[in-house]
Amino acid sequence: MIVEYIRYSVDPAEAEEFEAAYARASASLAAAPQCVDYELSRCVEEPTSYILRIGWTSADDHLQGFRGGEHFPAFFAEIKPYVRRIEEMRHYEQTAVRGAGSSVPTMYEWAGGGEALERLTEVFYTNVLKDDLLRPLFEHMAPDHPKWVAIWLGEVFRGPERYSGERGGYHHMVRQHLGKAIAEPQRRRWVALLMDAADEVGLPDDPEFRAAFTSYIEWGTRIALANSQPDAKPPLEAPMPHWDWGVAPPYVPSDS
Ligand code: HEM
Repeated sequence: MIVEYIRYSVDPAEAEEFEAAYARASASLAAAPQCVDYELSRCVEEPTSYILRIGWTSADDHLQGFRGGEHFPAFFAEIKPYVRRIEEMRHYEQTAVRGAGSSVPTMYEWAGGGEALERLTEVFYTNVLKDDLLRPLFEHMAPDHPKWVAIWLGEVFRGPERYSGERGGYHHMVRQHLGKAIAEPQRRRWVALLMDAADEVGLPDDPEFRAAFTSYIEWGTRIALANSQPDAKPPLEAPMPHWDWGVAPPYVPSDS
């Protein structure tokens, strides 16, 4: 992705109409397949200064694709009166320095940290061994298997990177599933028993947490099943997956 920054200095009398024009023009950005995202910000200290940030799939996609494409005429018709107000219009490459702050708790923190995940897997694997469908797969598992799965989950949910640091990361985990020939009814039962265990140990049951948690479990179990088939040849090296809240971050009411 390439980021285009356009800095405007608009006349105070024009500011309201400038924002309204961009609100209309944004429909063309939203419809453009070359546009990743966009955002218009107004300067607090100097409210007539604006910065428009547009993420493009590439500079060529912007300059040739968008400007030569079907959405540009409607876009340009809206913003044309403000072209003379542009002070900077350039493309920027993203560097490796980027990330998110801690304004939203990680799923690891929200779950209750490593202790909560260890309680979860202890109860879960106790029940797995009582289950006729799953017992054959797990009856020879090592005693510390529940602990390592808890540590894996912790790292996935943005907790400490312990599975990578102490156990061998993705490479070690993926090899545990090879050749196990997990069947779909076993995958389903695994998911169902994990959700029961989540209730039993009192993992947070707010809709946002459970939706994000279940989404990872659904994804992960489908991958485990696929990788476990006799003819599967999954990559043996890959980055650790990480899971965040997705479209519904936790609901934290404001104090007001
Ligand atoms: C989100 C889904 C899953 C995750 C995160 C996961 C995670 C793991 C991890 C981290 C290990 C290695 C633990 C260690 O380092 O000792 C492992 C092993 C294993 N997993 Fe999974 N797994 C998932 C789904 C499944 C499913 C659906 C099944 C079968 C129904 C399954 C069966 C096994 C078995 C049989 C082992 C080896 C156990 C042993 O003998 O020690 N896994 N899994």
